Amino acid sequence: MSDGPILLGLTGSIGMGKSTVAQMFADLGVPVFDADAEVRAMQGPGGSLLGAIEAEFPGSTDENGVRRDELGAQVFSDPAALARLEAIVHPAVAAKRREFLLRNMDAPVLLFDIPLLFEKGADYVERTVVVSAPLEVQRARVLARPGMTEERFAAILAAQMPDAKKRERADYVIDTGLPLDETRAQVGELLASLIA
Ligand SMILES: CC(C)(COP(=O)(O)OP(=O)(O)OC[C@H]1O[C@@H](n2cnc3c(N)ncnc32)[C@H](O)[C@@H]1O)[C@@H](O)C(=O)NCCC(=O)NCCS
Ligand SMILES: Nc1ncnc2c1ncn2[C@@H]1O[C@H](COP(=O)(O)OP(=O)(O)OP(=O)(O)O)[C@@H](O)[C@H]1O
Repeated sequence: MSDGPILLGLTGSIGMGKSTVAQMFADLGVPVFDADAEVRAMQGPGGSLLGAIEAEFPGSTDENGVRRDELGAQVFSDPAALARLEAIVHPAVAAKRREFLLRNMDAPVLLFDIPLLFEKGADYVERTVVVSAPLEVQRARVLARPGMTEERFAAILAAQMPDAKKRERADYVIDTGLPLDETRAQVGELLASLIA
């Protein structure tokens, strides 16, 4: 009997290239579970969580789904409110994750793209991958995004676990400060070593 897939968690600080590297795994045939995308779908127009969120946070949804700025303003300044939101969202994400796992039991490796992997704990992953680039590369990428300012970047960095600590905790580090094809080669090597 097979032992089932290796469950790999992918994380990294803002702008380090997590989505890009997740896509590289997907290009190599690895099924990817995108926790953020699942949450956004369930919070979007017609999403399954809108009723529960509206009941707990009146006025936080409309015909387009969750009003993200409005709800964010309510929960990010109030830990108890954030905990009430998480109590609605996290069990629903966990259910989606179980469906994903059952659908993909035949794959050798599954990748879970989890922005707050270390901050929130994700005991279902067996090994962790952190994407990391030098601070100056990260800064340049993030500040190139529309609407981003030095102040917002600093605030987001301060709220996340530092990159150095993530690297220390990781089982594997993928260097995203390199040309894309070199990073892609690292992803290929990691995958080959896992499957071997
Ligand atoms: C409150 C919401 C609607 C705000 O959405 P918005 O698009 O404005 O912000 P976004 O999701 O991009 O998050 C903004 C920043 O806050 C951080 N953040 C998001 N959720 C959390 C959380 N539960 N705890 C701590 N930080 C969080 C993100 O890492 C990011 O740095 C949304 O963040 C949400 O529903 N969060 C609770 C659900 C959750 O835990 N999601 C994480 C993936 S499972
Ligand atoms: N070697 C590399 N690896 C990854 N991304 C790279 C690399 N070189 C350049 N980039 C670029 O850096 C950007 C990284 O953005 P991406 O959305 O992948 O980051 P992210 O970590 O998922 O972001 P966030 O956590 O803020 O959502 C992309 O525009 C990507 O093309």
